[in-house]
Amino acid sequence: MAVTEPTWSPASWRALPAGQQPAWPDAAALAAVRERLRGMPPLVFAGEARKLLHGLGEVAEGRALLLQAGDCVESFREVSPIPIREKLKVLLQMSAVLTFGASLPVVKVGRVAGQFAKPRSADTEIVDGVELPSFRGHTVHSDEADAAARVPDPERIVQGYYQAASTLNLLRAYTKGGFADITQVHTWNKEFVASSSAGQRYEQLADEIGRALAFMQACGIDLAAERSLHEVDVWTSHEGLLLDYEEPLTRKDSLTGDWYACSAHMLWIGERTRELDGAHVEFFSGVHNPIGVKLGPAATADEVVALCERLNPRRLPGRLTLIARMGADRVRELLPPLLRAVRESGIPVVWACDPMHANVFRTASGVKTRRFDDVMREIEGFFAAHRAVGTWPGGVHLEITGEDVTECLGGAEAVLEEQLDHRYETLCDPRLNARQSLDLAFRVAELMRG
Ligand SMILES: O=C[C@H](O)[C@H](O)COP(=O)(O)O
Ligand SMILES: C=C(OP(=O)(O)O)C(=O)O
Ligand SMILES: [Mn+2]
Repeated sequence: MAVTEPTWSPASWRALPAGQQPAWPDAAALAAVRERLRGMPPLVFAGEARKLLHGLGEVAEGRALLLQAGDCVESFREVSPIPIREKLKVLLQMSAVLTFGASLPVVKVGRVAGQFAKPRSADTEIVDGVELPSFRGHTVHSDEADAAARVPDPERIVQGYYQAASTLNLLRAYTKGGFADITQVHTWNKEFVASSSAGQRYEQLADEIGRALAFMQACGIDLAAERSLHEVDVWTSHEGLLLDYEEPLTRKDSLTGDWYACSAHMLWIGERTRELDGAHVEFFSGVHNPIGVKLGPAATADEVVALCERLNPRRLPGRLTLIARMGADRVRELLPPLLRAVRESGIPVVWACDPMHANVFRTASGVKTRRFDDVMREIEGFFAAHRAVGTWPGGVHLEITGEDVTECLGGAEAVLEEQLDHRYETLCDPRLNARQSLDLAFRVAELMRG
């Protein structure tokens, strides 16, 4: 696994500059929160992280796909089971479609149970004409448009831990308790196909999935009894941004003696905090989870190879996922040199496409949005780049919700600009709604088959 420097410890990042950390007003209160978290149970276990590592290793080697998706940022207000269930439902539906389209297993990872902290482009934002500290997520402060409510409060880190624990508990119950049954998931997909003009386009593909299930049954496979058809693994992930949350939840595995970040199965380093000599790269070089790094349009081949060497020196397939977010217009030009350089380094990685973060714009009235068509165009460009270089397009990383929100424009049942304010609920970036997410999954399945 990652060669842990002799000088590495869960706290060694403290000697280095850490970008995008909140200006906590009270260092003693923050230290007390760290101390409390150190005494709390881990949210995930090392053995689970190793199982995910194995799954991602299959993706790195071209034998599986990665579907990583969820909110831009989770909300402390979302405590009811319904939005979590709906999010999981759409993830399972997308995964069924992709599994069939690619004829490959899909490794399912939610941006969930800990995706609470945000890096921001600017320290302040204008809300209703008033300049306020930018919203950085509910583990930092409230989203209320009020200067006092935006003061970082470390007590919220503890609240984030409890909410992550309760979300994870629900996910474990749903994924192991029958909700993920493939026949059920296929029924939902048929409902999507039958109930909307967006879905009708995919009738043939959905019928083929139905026939494949009927074929399996005819061959004697009892769909209801076969465990792999009604129990699934959905792993958790978030951006490992708040190192004061990650450090105390980092624990030494009793079996191997290796350190694991036990706040989630997989964590990623954001585009804004991936400096080679920065605190985040230092911290993640020493934990043994599968990790990701976002790569924006400014990433150079040398930088990317250096990140691979630093974060995956033992060259373990599945350890490192590179999440490219280049923009629909530039992905075909910017990605191939990176793909070639990483291949030449000999370091195995999963390449995933985040078609969301470089395709954001504000409408004339100032609403932050993305076009479904740009999202699809970036995914097509990502596949084309891999085809041109001969590398494996490992998967997609998306911002989605199971709710019928109106945050991204377009999709087959188009959300129009004048409809954005009908249900614009995200606390940070615009998410694909359930229909747009399924529409995307069917299109990606068509791409894979093509
Ligand atoms: O989710 C990602 C970032 O936090 C977000 O895209 C930054 O948005 P901003 O440019 O509005 O700060
Ligand atoms: C902050 C995010 O992305 P990036 O680091 O790529 O901007 C995100 O995934 O929400
Ligand atoms: Mn985002």
